[in-house]
Amino acid sequence: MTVSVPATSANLGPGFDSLGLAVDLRNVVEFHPSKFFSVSIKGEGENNPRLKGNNLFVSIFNDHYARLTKKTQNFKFTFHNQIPMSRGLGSSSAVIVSAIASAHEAAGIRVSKRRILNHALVYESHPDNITPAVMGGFNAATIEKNKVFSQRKHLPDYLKAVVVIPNKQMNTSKSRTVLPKSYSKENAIYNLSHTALTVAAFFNEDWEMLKLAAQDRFHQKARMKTLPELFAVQKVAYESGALMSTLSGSGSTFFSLVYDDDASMIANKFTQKFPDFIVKTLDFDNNGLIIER
Ligand SMILES: Nc1ncnc2c1ncn2[C@@H]1O[C@H](COP(=O)(O)OP(=O)(O)O)[C@@H](O)[C@H]1O
Ligand SMILES: N[C@@H](CCOP(=O)(O)O)C(=O)O
Repeated sequence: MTVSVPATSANLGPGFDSLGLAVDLRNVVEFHPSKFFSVSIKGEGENNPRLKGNNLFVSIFNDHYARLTKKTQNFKFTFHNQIPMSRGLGSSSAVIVSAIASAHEAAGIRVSKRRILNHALVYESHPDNITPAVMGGFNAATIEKNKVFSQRKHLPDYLKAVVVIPNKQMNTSKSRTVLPKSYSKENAIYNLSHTALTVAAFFNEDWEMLKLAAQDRFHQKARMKTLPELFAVQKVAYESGALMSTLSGSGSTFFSLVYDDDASMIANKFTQKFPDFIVKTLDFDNNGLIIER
């Protein structure tokens, strides 16, 4: 059995805890019942012995497998990880979604994506990563009565994501503690209106509107101050013609949405100006969670 989940870029500027999209960078897990439990990790985390023991995927998988089957069973897990951890590309969401989907698959229980999404909400209180991780594409999401309600837009293949990934981890839950506890009416209205315009621009495919729409007063500045080079990344992005350029999730990755014709020029600019950072040009993902039986 094989399950894969894409990386995600959440917030997208003003859409704090609500907007997110998926990119073609995936974590893949292969697993089958085995006499003995074993974990093999390739890619991100392969040199991290902690992940062999205290593994978020394994603990969530085991909880759901036991709930679904009322029994325990050893499995052999082989992880092929492409999503860097604690870099604002939704690695924790990818693991949560993958573990829940894999447990249902291992238990032989077919379940809808929507149901997997609502299970994932138990582990991650904000829906802006888990929703695109499950559904793919661009998503606007909210929570009512412990359920995710969302709308999805397919992203065209003439757009690309150029992500700049610093070698600095930013733990999401920790970085949420430095955000303001409240916002002025002016700033609340600013983010409300810019989020609405960002969503409308995505659904109307008015990509030129995104530069103005995708601006934030809730979270980006406070987080970017912990790595000031990110202000320079955003400046270079817009000077080079990016359609939008925002902190990816809680960071440290910076996400830029560009026309595919501009992607290599913009990526090269980033590589030249920020040689210590990893730069990746990615297709958008419209599939989300994939289960291969
Ligand atoms: N491939 C993985 N396997 C196991 N656990 C993972 C994996 N990727 C992420 N995690 C868990 O998620 C944590 C990172 O979560 P978080 O800080 O929210 O990062 P991100 O911004 O990537 O979502 C890691 O410290 C680890 O506990
Ligand atoms: N809305 C969340 C998004 C976190 O995304 P991640 O990829 O950093 O986990 C937040 O801004 O805290």
